[in-house]
Amino acid sequence: MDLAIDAQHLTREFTVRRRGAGRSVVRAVDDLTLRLEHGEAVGFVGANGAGKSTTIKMLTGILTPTRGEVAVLGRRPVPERRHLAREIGVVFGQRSQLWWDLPLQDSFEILGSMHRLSPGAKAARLERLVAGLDLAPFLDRPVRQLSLGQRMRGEVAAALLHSPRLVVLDEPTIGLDMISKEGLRRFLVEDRAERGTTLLLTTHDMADVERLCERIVVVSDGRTAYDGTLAGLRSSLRTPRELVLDLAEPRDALVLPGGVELLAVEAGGIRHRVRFLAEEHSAAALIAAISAQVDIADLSMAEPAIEDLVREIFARGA
Ligand SMILES: Nc1ncnc2c1ncn2[C@@H]1O[C@H](COP(=O)(O)OP(=O)(O)OP(=O)(O)O)[C@@H](O)[C@H]1O
Repeated sequence: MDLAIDAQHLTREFTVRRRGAGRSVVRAVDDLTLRLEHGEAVGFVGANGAGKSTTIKMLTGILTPTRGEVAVLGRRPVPERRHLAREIGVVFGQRSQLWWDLPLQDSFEILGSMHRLSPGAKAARLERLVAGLDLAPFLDRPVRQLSLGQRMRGEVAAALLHSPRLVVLDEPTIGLDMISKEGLRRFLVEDRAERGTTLLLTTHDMADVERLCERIVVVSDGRTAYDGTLAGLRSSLRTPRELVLDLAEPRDALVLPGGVELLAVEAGGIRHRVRFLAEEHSAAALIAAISAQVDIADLSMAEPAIEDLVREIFARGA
């Protein structure tokens, strides 16, 4: 079958020298199989050190696998890296492909020439990217003067300038405020809908996965721990949500619906922390039940972090 990404039994080991302890081998990716059809959008998530970046480096031809087979858009990433670069767009959140001392616009000109885009094609694509990512206010500014959110939008534009068929984004929203995140997500959804690109995205933010991806692959210790829909992951895990309530007046105890667990009463009865399962209670009904008893001054809710979901997968031995 013709796949956008076809990685089978990928393994990558690093030899590390430990002072006084000789050499040891770290297996960053361990027999990982990852297959994406053309046009699919997949969130590739996992805890720190799970092996996501190493996998992406193997897919994009930066690292050679120790073992396993990999084809990306039908090409072998390392020997055919130059060819592949014309068809894929990559953003590594921590690294830049822009020229720091030049105005943002100049980076696009250089990249356009590197990709041998015709002046007409470059102008049309840039117009779309500038409008979609709202780049106009800072196109003339040197990249080093841009805020993180502005730079990241510039990075995404740089990666998408040559209209790649496959887009690989490593932590594209890290450190961005909510408005920048939403703007970036909206554009990525639109661009994908227009061009039918394949998307592989690593992130620590579940909202990125929810907005951008139909499928989620969870990696843990270099191996696939889950591969399916995000809804399927959440419902199969029954992860608890935590609600923190600050009351207008102190109370020793609240009457909680069955199955809702009291975690703590703090600040002399003002702050109450409770835990519940999303499958058993809706947050709205729970808040309504509590506000029928007391005045709530403030509240916040914590969703399970990706790290918690990953831990849960292993706790149940999946
Ligand atoms: N060049 C290297 N030399 C030695 N060990 C490495 C090297 N690169 C990665 N590792 C190790 O491989 C493991 C996987 O790292 P990787 O960067 O792929 O994880 P990650 O899932 O991308 O993590 P993060 O979310 O923190 O970016 C880690 O234990 C890391 O320390």
